[in-house]
Amino acid sequence: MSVMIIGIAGGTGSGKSTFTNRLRDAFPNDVAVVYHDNYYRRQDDVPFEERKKVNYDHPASLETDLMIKHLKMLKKGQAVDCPVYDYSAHNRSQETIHIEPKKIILAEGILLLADPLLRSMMDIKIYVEADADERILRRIVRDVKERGRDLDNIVDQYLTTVKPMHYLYVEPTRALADVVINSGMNNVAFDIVKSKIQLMLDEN
Ligand SMILES: Nc1ncnc2c1ncn2[C@@H]1O[C@H](COP(=O)(O)OP(=O)(O)O)[C@@H](O)[C@H]1O
Ligand SMILES: Nc1ccn([C@@H]2O[C@H](COP(=O)(O)O)[C@@H](O)[C@H]2O)c(=O)n1
Repeated sequence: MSVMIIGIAGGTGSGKSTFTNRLRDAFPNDVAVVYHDNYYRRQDDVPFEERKKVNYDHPASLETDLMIKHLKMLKKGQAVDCPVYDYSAHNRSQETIHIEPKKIILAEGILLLADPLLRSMMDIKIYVEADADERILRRIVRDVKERGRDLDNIVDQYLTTVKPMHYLYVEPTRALADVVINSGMNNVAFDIVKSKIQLMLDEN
C-alpha cells in the first residue's frame, strides 16, 4: 500500500484541528490522524507547579523522534500505539490510541514543519493562517472550556512563551509550506485539498 503523509501546521488557534478533522470525516475509511501534541514529553518526575511553567511552544518540549518513528511505521503498513496527552495535567495520560495504517496520514501540530526530518516526511505541507488576535481569542475560549486553564494563566503563558515562540519557530515555517490556507473553515481550500486526496486514493 502506498501511503501519503499530509502535514498541517499553523499557529495555536489557527484552525489546524478544525481543518484536519474535516478531512478525516470526509474520508473515514482511508485517513488516520497523528497529532504532534500527543508527543509532548512525559513529565512524571516534574512537580505540577513546575510543569505549568514549561515552554510548550519550544521544539524541545516535544518527543518528535517518537512521532517520526511512528510515522515511519505507519508508512510501512504497521499499526502504532500513540501516546495521549492530558493538557490539564501537563503530562501524558496512561492511555494510548491504537492507529491502524491508512493510505492517507494527516499529521498536525504547531511545530510540525519546524523539524527538518519530520518536515521531509510530508508529501504535502499545509500551513493554516489566521490573525493573531483571532487565534488568541479562540485559544482563551478553548483553554478555559477544554484544557482546565484560567484567564490569568492563559495571558501570562501567551506573553511569555506562546507569542515569542510563534514568531521564532512557527511563523517561519509558513514559507516552507506548499499550500497556505486562510482559516480551517475555508470551504474552497477544503474542497481543493479534498480533491487532491481523492485523486491520490484513485491512483492507489
Ligand atoms: N474560522 C473560524 N471561525 C471561528 N472559530 C473557529 C475558526 N476556526 C477554528 N475555530 C474555533 O477555534 C477553536 C480553535 O480551533 P482549532 O481548530 O482547535 O485550532 P488549532 O488546532 O489550530 O489550535 C475551536 O474551538 C474552533 O472551533
Ligand atoms: N501542557 C501543555 C502543552 C501544550 N500547550 C499548548 O498547546 C498549544 C498547541 O496546541 P494547539 O491545539 O493550540 O495548536 C501550544 O501553543 C502550547 O502552548 C499547553 O498550553 N500546555
